[in-house]
Order: sequence, then structure tokens, then C-alpha cells
Amino acid sequence: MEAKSDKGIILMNLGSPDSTAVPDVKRYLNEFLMDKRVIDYPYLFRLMLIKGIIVPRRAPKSAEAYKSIWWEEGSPLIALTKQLQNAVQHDLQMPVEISMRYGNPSQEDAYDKLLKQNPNLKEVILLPLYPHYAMSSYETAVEHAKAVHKKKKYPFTLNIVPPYYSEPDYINALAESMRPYVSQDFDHLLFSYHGVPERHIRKGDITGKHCLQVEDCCHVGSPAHEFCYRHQVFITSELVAEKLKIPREKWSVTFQSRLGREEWLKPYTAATLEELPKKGVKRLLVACPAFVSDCLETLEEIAVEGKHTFINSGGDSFTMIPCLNVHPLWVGAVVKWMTAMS
Ligand SMILES: C=CC1=C(C)c2cc3[nH]c(cc4nc(cc5[nH]c(cc1n2)c(C)c5CCC(=O)O)C(CCC(=O)O)=C4C)c(C)c3C=C
Ligand SMILES: [Fe+2]
Ligand SMILES: [Fe+2]
Repeated sequence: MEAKSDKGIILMNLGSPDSTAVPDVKRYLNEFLMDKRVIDYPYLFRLMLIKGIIVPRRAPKSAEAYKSIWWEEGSPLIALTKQLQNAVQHDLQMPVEISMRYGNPSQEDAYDKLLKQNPNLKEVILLPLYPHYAMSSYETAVEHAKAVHKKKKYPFTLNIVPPYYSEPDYINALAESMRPYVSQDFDHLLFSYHGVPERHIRKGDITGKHCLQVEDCCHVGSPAHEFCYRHQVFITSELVAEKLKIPREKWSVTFQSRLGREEWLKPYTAATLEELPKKGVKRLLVACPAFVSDCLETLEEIAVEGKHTFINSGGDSFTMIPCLNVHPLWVGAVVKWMTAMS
């Protein structure tokens, strides 16, 4: 009989509200936006801004948006993360659980479930479902996982997978998942990434003098790249475009989901979708590699709102390429990484 593994795996994603009811969306947005790595203003100012202005205004609109994409089994992001869990579990001996940075299932739920399955658990391998490093995504997920682990004095160690934005297995899975779409006629491929404030990029610059300060900073060698979201999304896009042999003038990178009045990474996706038809781009493909699983930001902001903007601006066809979700090559990559780390 095969010996029981003393390791377990957690796939960690961002999370969604428990339901599309406004109070649930409010609770989720409060937790999300009160995170000091997402909105990094001083605590009291953040509290007043989030609880007094942003959440009361945003929650009803967000609830409507969630309603328009909600599945019978609940949030697409959570359902797709569960599907990934099942697919990976099928090929691995170690138990696999999922956790969400905000909402449910929580990090504690995932640790407890693993421990219940094996009280002698020695190590948990944590795979954040974010390919790129950003203070507001990968960093907050990992710091949260570490904080819960420390606070509850769990008896196992944590082994965290670093950002995989340029890992050949990830790039191969992403490129192959996109190949059926780029094999048909199209005028342009847009890589639309979740945006972040430019200030976050400068704040995360470990050299203090590189990001958004040096001409073409993301393509000039620097230790800052290890923590630079902008650099990392360019690398992903370049590697995928190279693998798919898409000429440089046929693809570009934009940033979506801006919130608030600060300057965020540019160019903005919405403005680009308006401009492209005027430049002769009529048949557009859009991929969103900041997200491993399809979610509100792809299914609503891109596939519905983005399409509307593009078609109303003179575009003819708009195709959103699905996220990796449970693509067999992605499942294979995760299984390979987990096996190598165990
Ligand atoms: C200051 C605000 C935000 C930053 C910075 C931010 C960064 C960031 N977010 C993701 C991934 C996702 N974000 C999602 C939804 C979402 N994001 C924000 C705000 C910021 N995100 C809000 C307010 C929301 C909620 C929805 C809304 O009201 O518009 C999602 C989808 C969640 C779902 O349930 O489907 C994802 C995924 C990344 C990767 C990132 C930094 C790189
Ligand atoms: Fe977000
Ligand atoms: Fe940079």
C-alpha cells in the first residue's frame, strides 16, 4: 500500500462575495478594499473612504454586475478554482484544497481541512493563482497565508510557489490555450491585465530609482523586476506572442479595472477599445493573463462592457479568449510543479 503523503496543497485565489445580495457584496468589498496592500492609505483615511464612500456607492453596482455573470454553482471564480482543485487532485496523491484571500473558503478553512485529513501533516505547498507579483495580489495573498499560519501556530511548514509569469510550463499552457483563437483571422490581439496604481509600482521598486523613472524601465535590466508587476506582464506577453509567432505590431498590452482618481498603469483598456477601430482594427482578440480563472473582470468587464465599447466604436468582431481555468496543459503544469516540490 502506498504511504500517505505528509504534504498537502492549497490553491489560493482572490475570492468573491458569498452571494450577489448587496449585504454580501458589501462585506466582501469592505474586506477587500480595507486591505492595506490594495488601498494603501493611512488606516483612518482608508476606513472613512472605503466604508463611508466607496463601498456604499459601489456595492449595488457590483451586485448587479455579479448577478449578470453568476453561475448556478455560485461565483465563476470560485467554481473554476474548485474545478482546478478536482482536476489536479485527480493526478496527485497529496490532498488539494482551495482558499480565497477574501471571503470563503478562508485560509484557515483550507489549513484545517488539510490537517483534518492528515493530523501528521508536515508541509503545505501554497500555489497563489496569480502569475505576476503585485502588492495588491500575490503579495497580499502570501502575507495573509503566512500571518494565519503564524497566528494559529499550525504544526506544518509553508512552502510558497514564487510568481511564474515566465515559467516555460505556464507560458506553454497559456500560448496553447490561445492558439485556436489566433489561428483564425484577426487584426489585433490585446493582452488586457488588471491595472494597479502607478504609485504601487514605484512603492514596490526595491532600488527606489528604476520603475517608471528610467526610460523604458521594464526592458532595462534591474533587480526591481523581481517585484515589478509591469515588467512581469510585459514578459508574459512577449513570451506568449513569440511562441505564437504573432508579429510585434499585431499585439499590445493594456490595463483594466481602474478604481478611483489616481493614475493607474496605462494605456487603459477601455480607452484603447475605443481607439482601435479608428486605427483600422476591426477584428479583435482579447486575453487576460493576470487572471488564472475567469471572473467578474473577464466575464463582465471585458466580455460584456469591453465588447460593447469596441463594437460601438466601429469594431466588427470581439472575441475574449478564456483564462487558463482547467486547460489540460495548465492542469499538467500544476501537477508537474507540485510533484517536483513534494
Ligand atoms: C484599488 C483597487 C484594486 C486593486 C489595486 C486591485 C488589484 C488587483 N485585483 C486583481 C484581481 C481581481 N480583482 C477582482 C475584482 C475587483 N478588484 C477591485 C479592486 C482592485 N483590485 C474591486 C473593487 C473588485 C471587485 C469587483 C468590483 O466591484 O468591480 C477580481 C474578480 C473577483 C470575482 O469575484 O470575480 C479579480 C480576480 C489583481 C490580479 C490585481 C493586481 C494585479
Ligand atoms: Fe482587482
Ligand atoms: Fe518596473
